Amino acid sequence: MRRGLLLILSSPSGAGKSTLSRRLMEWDADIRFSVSATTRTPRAGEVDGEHYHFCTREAFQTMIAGGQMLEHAEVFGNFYGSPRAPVETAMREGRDTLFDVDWQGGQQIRNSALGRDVVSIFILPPSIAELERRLRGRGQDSDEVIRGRMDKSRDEISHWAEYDYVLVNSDIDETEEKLRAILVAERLRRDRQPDLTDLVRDLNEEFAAR
Ligand SMILES: Nc1ncnc2c1ncn2[C@@H]1O[C@H](COP(=O)(O)OP(=O)(O)OP(=O)(O)O)[C@@H](O)[C@H]1O
Ligand SMILES: Nc1nc2c(ncn2[C@@H]2O[C@H](COP(=O)(O)O)[C@@H](O)[C@H]2O)c(=O)[nH]1
Repeated sequence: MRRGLLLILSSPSGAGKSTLSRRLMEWDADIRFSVSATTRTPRAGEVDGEHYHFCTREAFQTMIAGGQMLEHAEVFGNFYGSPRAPVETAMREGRDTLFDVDWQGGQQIRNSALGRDVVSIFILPPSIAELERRLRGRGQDSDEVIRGRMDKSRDEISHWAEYDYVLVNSDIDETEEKLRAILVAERLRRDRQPDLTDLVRDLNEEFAAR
């Protein structure tokens, strides 16, 4: 039975993870997005259950205590975590799951029992000035929040080498194309294994019968 891949996207805030996730899922509707739980307040236009499961700190702690989180971390003063159950369901169904998580989440998923199915991708901005332009251009966060996120970007970027792939998101169309290519290649690698095992067994049986 085919197992689903766990595709992890990380980057400093504003480098383009959400944009790329949306595009990748438009390209392949079979990919499941891991909807995180968060204690942050919703931005304009964000829908509960679609972009995030918005919850209180108490509800978040209860989920952690109940073992319901595959990973969790404090990011920019709020808690974020990936619910475990939908990921396990998708894997059983052979569907790939896409995570938009920070480096702490990436590390925890990689080190979990599901780690062998992880494909991790780090997105770099072409420059720090462009990163700030994107955060400001998004028009969703206050000046203070943007400054906090810019301050943290150096720390997030310092984890780039822990990832399987690193993409510089200069042109969004080109980055999306590379992301698709990674997914196509990684799916081939996953799907190849059982076929080869069967083929080699057949070859050995053929040798034995000669
Ligand atoms: N290659 C690109 N060129 C120009 N603008 C881009 C590019 N990629 C993304 N953007 C824009 O940059 C802004 C930030 O992108 P996005 O929200 O996808 O970042 P993010 O990494 O998901 O941020 P966060 O971690 O805060 O959720 C958005 O307005 C998006 O349209
Ligand atoms: N470790 C986790 N990090 C997460 C999760 N969901 C989102 N994130 C990261 O938080 C920041 C901020 O996100 P924003 O929506 O407030 O801009 C960003 O780096 C996300 O990747 C999660 O479940 N776990």
